[in-house]
Amino acid sequence: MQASSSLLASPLARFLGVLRVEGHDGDAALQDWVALLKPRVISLVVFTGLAGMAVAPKWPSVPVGLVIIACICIGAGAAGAINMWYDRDIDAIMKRTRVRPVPGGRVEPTSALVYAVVLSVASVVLLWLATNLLAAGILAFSIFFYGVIYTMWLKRSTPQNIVIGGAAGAFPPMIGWAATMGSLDVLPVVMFAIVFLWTPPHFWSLSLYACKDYESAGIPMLPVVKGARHTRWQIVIYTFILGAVSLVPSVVGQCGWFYTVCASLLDLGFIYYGLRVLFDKQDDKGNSLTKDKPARYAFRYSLAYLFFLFCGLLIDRVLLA
Ligand code: HEM
Ligand SMILES: CC(C)=CCC/C(C)=C/CC/C(C)=C/COP(=O)(O)OP(=O)(O)O
Repeated sequence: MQASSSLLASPLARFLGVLRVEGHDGDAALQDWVALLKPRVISLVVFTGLAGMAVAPKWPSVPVGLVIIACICIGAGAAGAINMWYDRDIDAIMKRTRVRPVPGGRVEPTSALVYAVVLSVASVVLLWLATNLLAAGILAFSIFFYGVIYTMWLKRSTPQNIVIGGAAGAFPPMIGWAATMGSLDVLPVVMFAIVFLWTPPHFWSLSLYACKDYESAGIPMLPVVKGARHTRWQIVIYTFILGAVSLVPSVVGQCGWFYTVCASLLDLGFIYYGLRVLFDKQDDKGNSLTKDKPARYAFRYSLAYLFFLFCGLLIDRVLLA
């Protein structure tokens, strides 16, 4: 088993080695340029954009649909690259992020910035040419919101950083819908609200066990400023609010029984994982005595929650309509 995986790994490693870019970014390989786009995070961002596009009453042609998805992917990735360029000082301090291409010294900061700006502009212009100004405008605003408002301002100045900044990651369903329809409606706005309210329990679960990193980098994340106990309560409160808002599509007649069942089950799951975080074994300051096991489960569950919730919506509106 080990032998066969190393057989597979070595051609791949050689292929990536061939693609090394020489010059100032002498040590940068293709994987570093890809890593600047935060590919794992944006995979789910792009999926929410795809969901926004697919649940709209009208579908684009296949080539236009592919361009829409590519533009959301490139735009979201470019925003991630702006974040990695600007945050290179704090990323160099945090264990989780110090190996990233810029603090790792494999990509020059200026190259990362040029790359991010070129991709941002290209994604917005291409989306405008392929679809309409509304979709391109929302994409441009989300890139600005994540790259500038969240990264350069909110992240370093308030523990509510990710609540407000979370709006950036919530726009893709609206972009997908607007690109197809040329306008907005109740459903894409509710999808925005779902991702917006999902972001705090998603991130605060992670921040409970990454708190030391953020503290050492001087970032005022909620557990750093208000402590673990306060953060645990906030996670539970947001899972309840999210649960209520996730059922709005059913209440306003935008979907049927299938979504309602999926959402209800997923909500119960999120509340369960949130309560496990709340009742984790703690010291008198609310710090975990279990290496934050429940918070790690809640973070992982948050990813599954959003993916399956939007799968439920897609199945309900596309296959069962
Ligand atoms: C302000 C809003 C958000 C913050 C602060 C945040 C923060 C984070 C952080 C710090 C990680 C760990 C990633 C890493 O180690 O590089 C993460 C992982 C992740 N986030 Fe978020 N997130 C936010 C919004 C979103 C949104 C809107 C989505 C998708 C819709 C998303 C999807 C993901 C995914 C899929 C992962 C797992 C990546 C992996 O497997 O490595 N996040 N998030
Ligand atoms: C369409 C569009 C522009 C969408 C933007 C999507 C997007 C990338 C949302 C933010 C998700 C994210 C990785 C936040 C990380 O926060 P952080 O930067 O504080 O985390 P870090 O500590 O890992 O750098």
